[in-house]
Amino acid sequence: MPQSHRKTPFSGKAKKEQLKIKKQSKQGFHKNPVLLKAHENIGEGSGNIDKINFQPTRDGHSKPNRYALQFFKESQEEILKQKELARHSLEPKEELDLEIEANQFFEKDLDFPKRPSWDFCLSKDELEQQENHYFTQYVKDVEQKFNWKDLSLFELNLETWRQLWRVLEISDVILFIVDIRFAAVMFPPSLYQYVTNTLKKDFILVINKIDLAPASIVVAWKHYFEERYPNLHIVLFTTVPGYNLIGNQTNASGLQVRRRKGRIRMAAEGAQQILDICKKLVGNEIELSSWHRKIKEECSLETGDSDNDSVEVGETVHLKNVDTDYVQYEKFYKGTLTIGCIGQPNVGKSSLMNALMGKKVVSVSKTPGHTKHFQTIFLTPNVRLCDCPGLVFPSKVPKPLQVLMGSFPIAQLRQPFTTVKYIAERLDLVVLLRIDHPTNDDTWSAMDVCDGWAKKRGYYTAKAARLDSYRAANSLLRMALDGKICLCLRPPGYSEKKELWASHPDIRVVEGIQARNAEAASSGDSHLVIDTDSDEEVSKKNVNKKEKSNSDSEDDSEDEDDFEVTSNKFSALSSDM
Ligand SMILES: Nc1nc2c(ncn2[C@@H]2O[C@H](COP(=O)(O)OP(=O)(O)OP(=O)(O)O)[C@@H](O)[C@H]2O)c(=O)[nH]1
Repeated sequence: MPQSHRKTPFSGKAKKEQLKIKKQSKQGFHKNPVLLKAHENIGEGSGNIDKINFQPTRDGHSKPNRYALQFFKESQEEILKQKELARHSLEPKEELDLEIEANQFFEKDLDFPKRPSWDFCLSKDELEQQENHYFTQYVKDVEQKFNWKDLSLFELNLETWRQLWRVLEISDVILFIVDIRFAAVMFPPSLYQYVTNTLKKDFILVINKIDLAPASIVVAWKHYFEERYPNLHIVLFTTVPGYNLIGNQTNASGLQVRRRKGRIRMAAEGAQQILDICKKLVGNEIELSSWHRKIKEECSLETGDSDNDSVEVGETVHLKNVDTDYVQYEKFYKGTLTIGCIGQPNVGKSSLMNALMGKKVVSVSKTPGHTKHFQTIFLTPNVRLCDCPGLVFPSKVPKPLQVLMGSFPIAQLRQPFTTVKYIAERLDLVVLLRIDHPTNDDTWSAMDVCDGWAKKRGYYTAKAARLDSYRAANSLLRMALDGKICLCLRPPGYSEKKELWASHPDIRVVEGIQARNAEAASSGDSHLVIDTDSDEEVSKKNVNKKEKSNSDSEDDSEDEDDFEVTSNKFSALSSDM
């Protein structure tokens, strides 16, 4: 045996140390000095910190967890209490309960961390120290002003905030992206104030995923933002417009399923809206004709009218990670327009960048928090996009809603049942999923819904062959995240003005982008799109897979770039609740 393969004897102390490291890496636990420093100063009531997506560290040099998400976590006692509540009968809510006013979640005193002032006289270490100190103080202040239990889970990793600071600093225009289903809940007014008043930069709000909402709700949200935030430029967007889909297909259960066809195409209408706004903002200072030609070319490809005047700008893709060093902001640096894409996790920032490019340039995932480090891409030689990691801003958004928004990864939830309860009290899951009561009772609890779904899908635990409620709950939550089960919040007063929004002139614009007609949007075919397979086929498949399943595990295979979308998922909402 070669010398290098021979085992060297271990001292008891070294062995102990090795076991400790092994245990930590198994638990996915690694201490972040910045956060722990802040956390040491936080009182007892704040509980521990959940470190999300942590990777084991193998050597002392690399820092795989530098940008890992961190949140405060609930105690074991709280988890047990929540599980117990999920066994109580559901208390269905009114349609009015889906109407929300953002002020209830974003209190004036609840600001987000901002980079403390700095100058070039400070060394890099001094700057870092200053920021560590600032962030520690920030967390302490939040704790003093608010009860942690009233607060949502929010980003506690200073490194992630540094990414935001850097993107805000280098960008000329800020593109803030929200998911239409939770539009106002994802939009922190403090960021709007900071960008427009303090930084004095232009702010574009992209209301994304409008394919997931009825056109009337999209129009209502657009007007909500216009009224409250006069300096916003609003764009209605979907990265999966109708022409990117294969038309309606009906599966064996009569459910409708549509899939994205072929390669990623540019979302031309949305791209054109953003270009039009940027043109107004930059005036004569930047020449944006190459961007215009790029969109025109894509449109002519769509209509089959392509001429030989092809534009090569799409080939100038330049993707690079940028560090968070300090650079003095210079407007239109080297004649380039820099657009910073910011938003909460999972709102579709990376998809939007791909849709603007007309091809895949950044990876997209169903797992929130996928983008860890911001990247820049040249859309054209003089238009640069910056993709910032998803950021969870401090707010009072309830945790179940945060899970549905994608602010917290489902796979890392300590118990998924509270969120299922939240959905089941707002959408009739029993009807939508077409499930039977697991014990043939009349009243339903969230746990019954999960068990009903487990039975239907053939989810059983490996050891005892019991219904795997945990796996069923996770499956339901992933369907909600993807929009297959579509819970869509509405602006205040929506129900009262529903007719007005439905006949508003903007409806045509929205439907144009959605590329679907009013009939489809308002028809009563409130099927829930479950899968391309029939329920029986799925059930059979899962029974075959039974051996692999166990009660604590979940099928967490979250396929990247799975573009399955549905044609009518929101119609469940249009029925009166
Ligand atoms: N229905 C629908 N789904 C979308 C749209 N845009 C993005 N998605 C889906 O939303 C999920 C998240 O998309 P990403 O582009 O990775 O989102 P992100 O904001 O970059 O996410 P982070 O990496 O967490 O910051 C993916 O499953 C996308 O396919 C859209 O317009 N409509």
